[in-house]
Amino acid sequence: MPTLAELFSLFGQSAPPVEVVGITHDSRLVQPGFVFVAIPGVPLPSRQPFDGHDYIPQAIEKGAVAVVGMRELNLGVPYLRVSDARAALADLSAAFWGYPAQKLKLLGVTGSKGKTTVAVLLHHLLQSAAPPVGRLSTVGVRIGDEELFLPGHFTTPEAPQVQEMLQRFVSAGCRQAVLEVSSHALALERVRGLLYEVGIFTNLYEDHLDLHGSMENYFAEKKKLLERSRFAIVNSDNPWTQTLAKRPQTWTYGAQGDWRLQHLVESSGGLGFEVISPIGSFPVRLPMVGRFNAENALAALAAASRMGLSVDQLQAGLACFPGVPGRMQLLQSEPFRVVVDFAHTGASLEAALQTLRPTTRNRLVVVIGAAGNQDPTRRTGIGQVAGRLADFAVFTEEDHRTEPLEAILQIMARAHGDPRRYALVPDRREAIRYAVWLAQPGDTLLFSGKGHERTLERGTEILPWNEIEEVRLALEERKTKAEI
Ligand SMILES: CC(=O)N[C@H]1[C@@H](OP(=O)(O)OP(=O)(O)OC[C@H]2O[C@@H](n3ccc(=O)[nH]c3=O)[C@H](O)[C@@H]2O)O[C@H](CO)[C@@H](O)[C@@H]1O[C@H](C)C(=O)N[C@@H](C)C(=O)N[C@H](CCC(=O)O)C(=O)O
Repeated sequence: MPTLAELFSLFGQSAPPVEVVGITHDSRLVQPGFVFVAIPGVPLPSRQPFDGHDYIPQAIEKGAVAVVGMRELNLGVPYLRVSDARAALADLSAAFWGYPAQKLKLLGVTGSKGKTTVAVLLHHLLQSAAPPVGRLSTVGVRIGDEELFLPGHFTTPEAPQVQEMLQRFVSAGCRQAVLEVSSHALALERVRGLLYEVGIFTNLYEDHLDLHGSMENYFAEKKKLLERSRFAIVNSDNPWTQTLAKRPQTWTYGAQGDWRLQHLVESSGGLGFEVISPIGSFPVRLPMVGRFNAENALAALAAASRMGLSVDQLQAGLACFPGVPGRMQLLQSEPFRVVVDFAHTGASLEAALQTLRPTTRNRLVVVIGAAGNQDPTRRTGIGQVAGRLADFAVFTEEDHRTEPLEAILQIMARAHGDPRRYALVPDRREAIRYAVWLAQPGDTLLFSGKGHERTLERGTEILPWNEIEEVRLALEERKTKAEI
């Protein structure tokens, strides 16, 4: 572990050679021996930011050995004044963890849509060919086959966590790591100092304008990923990303791209298509739901090929892809299809049901709830969409928190409108079993809303939850009982 003297010397400041045991920007996480970096929060229309400088006394009380900040201050512990505290947080974190990125080939994925799928798929391809490979993404951290969930719901966490994870990848023997990089991460210096072997930019759509102010600023932040990449892979179909196609050291993917596809066939078991690429043409099978995933697969294939994977390795890796945790994740396709998804609004449920309908041979059944202490119009939206697009709906709990569950279920039921085609099963575990026992050959069961989340908020309790595990258990139970 570096000393305070070593860390402060990066900024040309002397300090005593005391041992530093951690770096954080959050006073609540300070432990004895930590350096606390005080950051002024980002003002957003929706929230009043905090200012880390207000929490310096708390950090010192908890044992911080030094403080970094942006104001002129006189403290009882060594203090480093910097002009950009977020940049300093990233630089200090990288130094504290021994610059782990230098020992890894990084592959960064950014874009408004599809980046989680591309990152998870790319990690799977690389991991199948040359394990272990690290992954940092919205759906959790992967160190080879080991899964880790960080606190908070970040796509890309703050710099201390990013650097710590990179160090864990290195310690576990990884030589490559896939990072899902959000525009927040690029704008707020969470990934400062990282250089990528390959950078993928999937597309740009209107989003996060509260932080970025304009599409031009949003694009400029995302583009930074490619500026820090030796090789770029960009979508040729999106109006924003296609402007980057002419860069040197770039492959495009999409309808007119260097990587494109033809003869796409979608069945209940997934997708099949032919890839046309600079490394040749070859057929692939991908056990994923949704035609749009063929395009995500092209991006991942291009990046994996750039890292040296052969056509055989690409085909084999794609064919055994277990899916993105909790995102249209296909758990089985026969005798009835089972899909777990995160859709928890009327609009996202509509998209999920429309995606599943064409490949559903029999009934389309959805199990879904609506959260409490949140926008109540969601309940109506979900109920209406389920009534219109599913053959049968099981309405159940979904983080109702302190609101009465029965009232939420009644609103969804009323919005649905046809009591012959829905059931109310308040306990989510029971609702899952109910649907599994209801299923007939050719049906599709969609378990929607929880996806990869690991908690279920019931009243004031926060229970551990794993939707995929629960659904698998129910399937197992039905299979065992059917065999008896
Ligand atoms: C806009 C944005 O990204 N904000 C992030 C930013 O907030 P902020 O700078 O305004 O910080 P703040 O909460 O006002 O606090 C200021 C400072 O005081 C500190 N503090 C605060 C309270 C306290 O008791 N003690 C203390 O030390 C905080 O740790 C922080 O360092 O820094 C905070 C501390 O790291 C983050 O928690 C916060 O993420 C917020 C919660 C968030 O929701 N971010 C999401 C939107 C996000 O980052 N999303 C992206 C993109 C997702 C996507 O692709 O769609 C992601 O990568 O996940």
